[in-house]
Amino acid sequence: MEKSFEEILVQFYVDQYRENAKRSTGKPVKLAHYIHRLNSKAKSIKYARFSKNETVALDKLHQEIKRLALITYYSNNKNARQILNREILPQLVRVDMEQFDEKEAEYLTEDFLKLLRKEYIGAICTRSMKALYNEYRSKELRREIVTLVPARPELEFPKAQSMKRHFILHIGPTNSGKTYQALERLKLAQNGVYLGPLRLLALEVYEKMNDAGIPCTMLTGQECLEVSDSRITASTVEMLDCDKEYDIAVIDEAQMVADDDRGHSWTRAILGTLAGEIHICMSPVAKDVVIHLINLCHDEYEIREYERKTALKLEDKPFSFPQDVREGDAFIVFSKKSVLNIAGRLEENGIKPSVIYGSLPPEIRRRQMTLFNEKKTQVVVSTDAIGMGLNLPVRRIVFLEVEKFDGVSRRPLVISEIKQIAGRAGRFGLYDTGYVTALGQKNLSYLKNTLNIPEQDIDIVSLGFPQVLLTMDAPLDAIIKLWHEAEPSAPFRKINVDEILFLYGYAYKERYFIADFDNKYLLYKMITCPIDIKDRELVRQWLRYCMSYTSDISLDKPDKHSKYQGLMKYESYYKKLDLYYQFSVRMGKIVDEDWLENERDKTQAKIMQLLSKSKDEYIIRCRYCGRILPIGNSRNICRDCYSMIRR
Ligand SMILES: Nc1ncnc2c1ncn2[C@@H]1O[C@H](COP(=O)(O)OP(=O)(O)OP(=O)(O)O)[C@@H](O)[C@H]1O
Repeated sequence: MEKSFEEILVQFYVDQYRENAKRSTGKPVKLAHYIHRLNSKAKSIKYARFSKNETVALDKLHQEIKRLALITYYSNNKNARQILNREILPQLVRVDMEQFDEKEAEYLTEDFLKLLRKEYIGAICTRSMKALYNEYRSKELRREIVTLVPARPELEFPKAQSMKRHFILHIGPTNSGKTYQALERLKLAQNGVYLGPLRLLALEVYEKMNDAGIPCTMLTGQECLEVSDSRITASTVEMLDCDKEYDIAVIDEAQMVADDDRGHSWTRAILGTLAGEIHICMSPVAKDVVIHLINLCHDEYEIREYERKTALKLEDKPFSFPQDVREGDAFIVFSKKSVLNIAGRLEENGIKPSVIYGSLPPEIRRRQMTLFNEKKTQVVVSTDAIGMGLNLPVRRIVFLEVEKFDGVSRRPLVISEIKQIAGRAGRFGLYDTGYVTALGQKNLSYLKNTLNIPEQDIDIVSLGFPQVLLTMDAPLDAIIKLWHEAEPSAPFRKINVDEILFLYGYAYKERYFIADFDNKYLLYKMITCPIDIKDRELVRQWLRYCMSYTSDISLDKPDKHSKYQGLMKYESYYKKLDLYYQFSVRMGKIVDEDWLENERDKTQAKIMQLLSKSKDEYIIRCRYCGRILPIGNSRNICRDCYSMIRR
């Protein structure tokens, strides 16, 4: 009679444990009390249950049995052999098999056992079958990744490789007019594209072009403003269509190529844009790596170097708040809480501020900028969101803080960050000189010292996940992790995959309710939907969409109800509206455009209204006596109350 696979497995275990014992050297032992141990092991293993994550405990069990097997074979006692071969090892097979789900179990074949006999001799005596299977599968998948992903990233874009592209590199510091020159050229395009880092910059290009009588469409992750007979598309860099041909393309702020989270989109744009003429605007630190990428593609390039158009001067005297505040100042802090705190203090002193921070909807950032541009507000308070290419009439940049929390720890600003932000001072055409200062002597000295250090060139190019790997037969998280583990050659570095794995983890828990969880293409689209994962309400809405998007032609409208209060409530709702749009577009759902526009308008109006109200409630005060705390105080308690408590 033919043996069942389980019986074949038991035989495999018996053989492996015996062979292992034969290979070991040992002395014959007296068996009497070992029989007792064998019996009790047989009994305990019969009732043993291991959960899926108890691999260490299971490995330990294999090792214990290895010791018992050794003694058994040395004793050459029939009774002991029977307990081992007929009771203990079959039960070990059972607990091992319980670790496999249906799909994984398909890999357990005689061929797999053959491979274990050859390449993993005796390994089953120290590790569970699941551990061996995992190791084998990882090796296989790594091998498959190597065959699927071209060794050189540029080969992922065969169409661009087959073209002769001419690059014009506009290299210079902030405010030197590089984007201006590239856009002047783009105006002549019949079919051009602008690729920038922010929706606001895409909007600026869209407006500039249409104002100049050049029909231009705006396309970002959040919306599409279609203009008929468009000659130009103004986009965020992530939206680039690598299958579409253009005559002229502009890639802005290309020093972002090194960014951990978004840099791969610049890499993709440089390697994959299908255009005969490509303008790249960037800071001098990115020159070498960008030229390296162009050389990999065997394309030609020319360099145009720019100087700042206005002088930039570091003030000698540190800034004192609020007596030194002047019209045209931009105050830099690094959290929304600090922005509103400073704005509140300015208002208390009769000064009207505009505010800019990352979680404000782009339209509100724009309106806040317009208020400042039109001198309806005298100063602006911003996070480093101000740093990227936004043109504001700033006379002086005042760093109220010189440290920021970067998601992991609080650290001093690095030179490129200081330069990028400081460079905003002294807008061309309005001021001859821009000024920079900092609150307090210590911060000013830090600025002075750091600005004297030469800025390091970028030596990193960020690489994104190659979607060709979605064809592989393995769980998506395993593929992403294995791809991420393999170190690429310099200067490439793989993007951070923590956020998409975080979303995968969320989706995995609800996999039985997600219709297409096994379809890696769709799942990948879902987990790469850009959302703020710190906002748990947003993550919950995302998960609801993952579970329900197949049930109708449109997604459910986002839930207005929120546990957040005030500004945060409306900012979060705005993000939910963005998610409704982005998820719909990704998964081919119909968007209720009129409703969405109306909701966005209402939410923006509400945020504007809240921002125009007194910001007194945001001022950070001592939690005991209510006194306003000095700027930058890290505890929410004043010095007097602190010393009183300590007494
Ligand atoms: N030749 C010019 N004529 C008129 N305006 C100009 C000219 N060059 C630059 N500008 C204006 O100067 C400002 C800064 O220029 P631009 O945005 O091109 O600088 P940039 O070097 O790209 O800086 P960033 O890297 O910060 O974006 C813009 O408002 C732009 O319109």
